[in-house]
Amino acid sequence: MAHGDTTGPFEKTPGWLDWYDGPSKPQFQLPAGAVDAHCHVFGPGAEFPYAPQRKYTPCDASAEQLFALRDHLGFERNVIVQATCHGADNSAMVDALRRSEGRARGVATVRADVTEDELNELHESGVRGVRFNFVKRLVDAVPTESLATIVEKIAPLGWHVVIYFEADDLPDLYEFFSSIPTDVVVDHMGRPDVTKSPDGPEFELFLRFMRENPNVWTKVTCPERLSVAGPRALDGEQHAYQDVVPFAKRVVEEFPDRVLWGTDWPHPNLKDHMPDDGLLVDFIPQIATTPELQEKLLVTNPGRLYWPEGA
Ligand SMILES: O=C(O)c1cc(C(=O)O)oc(=O)c1
Repeated sequence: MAHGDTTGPFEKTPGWLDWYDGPSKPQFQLPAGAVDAHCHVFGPGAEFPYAPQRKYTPCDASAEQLFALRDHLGFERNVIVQATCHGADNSAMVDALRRSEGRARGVATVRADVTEDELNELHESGVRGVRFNFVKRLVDAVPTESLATIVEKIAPLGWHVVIYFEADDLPDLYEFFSSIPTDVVVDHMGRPDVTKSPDGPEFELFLRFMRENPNVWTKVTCPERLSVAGPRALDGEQHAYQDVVPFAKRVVEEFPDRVLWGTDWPHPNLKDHMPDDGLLVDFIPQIATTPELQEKLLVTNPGRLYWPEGA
């Protein structure tokens, strides 16, 4: 499973867990047209160098490897989200979009001084959103004035804003997030602490945020990241990550038209284990328990956001 200590000319962060080679075939049959709406490419570093300001150096994870996983799991399309190890240099992600033959859309990271021409070029390659990251271990903070400038620039293109933050930070960010006029997509359910109750004040604030802002969507992703009690999606486990289920299931059932699902391959910065992506797909029917909910989560909703013109 280890892919070596180096990644092109770069040395991986000590303790880095590589993505899982040889994932199983999911038992859960994905509906036709299913979209993996949250995944990344890393490098390869020799071709697309990692950013000087990065907080981690991953193993390589190329577009070809991502598309092989897509086909193996039974997805038809991907949404490739710019990974923080590439900073605001979107070239690896854009290269992957161009190779996908229309089967991938992208979410970019841009700076406030991005030009209209640069945005148009990103749009033409398949980018449909920008990502704002508030997770301190991943990025240095960007002032909200700069983020507001970016929103003004991307709104005319019909793009949305993806936000990644920790549950603890939602109270401070609530007002800014609620002021964003475009669609907003929350990464990984706002990272709830699943040792707390899904009925408690922390998760209730997140649910309130979604209720009060009908333009806010969320990815019900990353049980492998959020789980504390497991069991892990390894060795054929069909009931993995039980502690995450009540959180994700509640969101899917209350907001069936505003949820997305993705693998998060190649799973940056996991510390405990690397999941078998086939078993991760088998997690889906635990949180979207009917064919109708599964169709919305995997096909209709990502289609509306990323392929509104039709597949
Ligand atoms: O929790 C993380 O470490 C993480 C990192 C990144 C990234 O570096 O872009 O993206 C994610 O979706 C999750």
